[in-house]
Amino acid sequence: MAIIQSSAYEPLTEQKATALAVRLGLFRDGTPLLCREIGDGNLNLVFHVVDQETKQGIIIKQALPYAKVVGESWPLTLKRAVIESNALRTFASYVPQYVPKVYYSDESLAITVMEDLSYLQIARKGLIEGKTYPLLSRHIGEFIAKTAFYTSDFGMNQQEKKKLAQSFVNPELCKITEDLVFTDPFFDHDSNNFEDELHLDVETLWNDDRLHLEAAKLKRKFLTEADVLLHGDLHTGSIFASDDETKVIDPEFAFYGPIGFDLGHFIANLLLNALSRPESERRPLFDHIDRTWDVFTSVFSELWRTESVETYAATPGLLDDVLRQTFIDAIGFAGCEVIRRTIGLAHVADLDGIEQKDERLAAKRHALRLGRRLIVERAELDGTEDFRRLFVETER
Ligand SMILES: Nc1ncnc2c1ncn2[C@@H]1O[C@H](COP(=O)(O)OP(=O)(O)O)[C@@H](O)[C@H]1O
Ligand SMILES: CSC[C@H]1O[C@H](OP(=O)(O)O)[C@H](O)[C@@H]1O
Repeated sequence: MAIIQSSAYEPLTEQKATALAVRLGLFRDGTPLLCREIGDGNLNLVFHVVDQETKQGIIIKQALPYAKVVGESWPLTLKRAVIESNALRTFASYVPQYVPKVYYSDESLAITVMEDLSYLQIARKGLIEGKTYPLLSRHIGEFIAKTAFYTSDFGMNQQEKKKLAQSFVNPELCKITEDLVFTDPFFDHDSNNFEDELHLDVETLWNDDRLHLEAAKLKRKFLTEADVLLHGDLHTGSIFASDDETKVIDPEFAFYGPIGFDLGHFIANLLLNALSRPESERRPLFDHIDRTWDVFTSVFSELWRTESVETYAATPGLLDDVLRQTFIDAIGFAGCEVIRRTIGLAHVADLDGIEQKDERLAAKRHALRLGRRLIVERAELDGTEDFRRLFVETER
């Protein structure tokens, strides 16, 4: 690959992204290239550059110095691009099959050049279309188990872990989650966004002291527990999938946090999809929740038993305690994600895309009841079958 001088930051255009791809030597000389900006996320630019003859492509993702969804009034660190490329590389060292290859990154331009995954589909889109992705939960359960174990004090040298954690200190992106997931939706805050018809339901949440206490405990965990390297925003819009393959993208929120967080986020987004479906079509989502947890626990337990670097790993009862606490936390984090995707700043197409207003409002009220119970009753759930029970009990 060609070595290029790193340049001062400027937002790329389609033309400049093409020129960069050529300078990087990622395409044959003189080949006709087509570039389109395809970013549909909340934060960044994403350029798809394709060789018109071979149809081979690459992706150039660039951070903007602000949050795209809001505009320049919300400045945001460009460092998130470095976090993202480093997280993809770190994950690739444990689970290369589940992340795009990173070809190049440049801190000053805030870019990550990576494998083009457009032969797959964003899982959220596919799930909304009714696809089931039979291997999705097996793959994500393994992705979370391996990345969590190998970046923890049980899976790597404990001094190296502290250095790795330092390199993933990500205060600005964590603050977004602290505000948008754990705080604003539970108070009357300007960033919230919901239909007028939901006002009474939302006010009930804002006045719920028990819910506030439990959400506060979960936020405290997120703020204080530097347990494992997390993706930090593992929703179904950050996953490309097909029937055989799964790839996780967009880890710009990566940081060292509580082990149950990615699990909770993923489970929440399966629940959000289930909330948008008629009863007869929900089963694949609950099966995915069961399998995510089963695969996570079996892979994580096997690694703990066979590869742990910590003397206490063999202490009877410790692994069970870690798994139980992880389960409880994941349920609580899932509840926060379900609530914030319903009434907070950043919504999901699963719920917002329900065309009939009455059905959409009913699904959102259901989401609020379900999210609340996941948070306040999380320690009482015995296993993943309880997700089904709570889902049914909160339907009306
Ligand atoms: N490696 C990739 N291959 C193909 N398309 C991609 C790739 N990465 C991102 N995209 C496209 O760009 C969109 C936004 O990417 P994402 O990383 O989620 O951005 P943001 O950080 O702004 O949320 C994705 O939904 C997908 O359509
Ligand atoms: C202003 S950021 C809102 C929201 O967007 C992020 O998601 P994504 O980058 O996948 O679009 C993240 O979930 C933030 O909470």
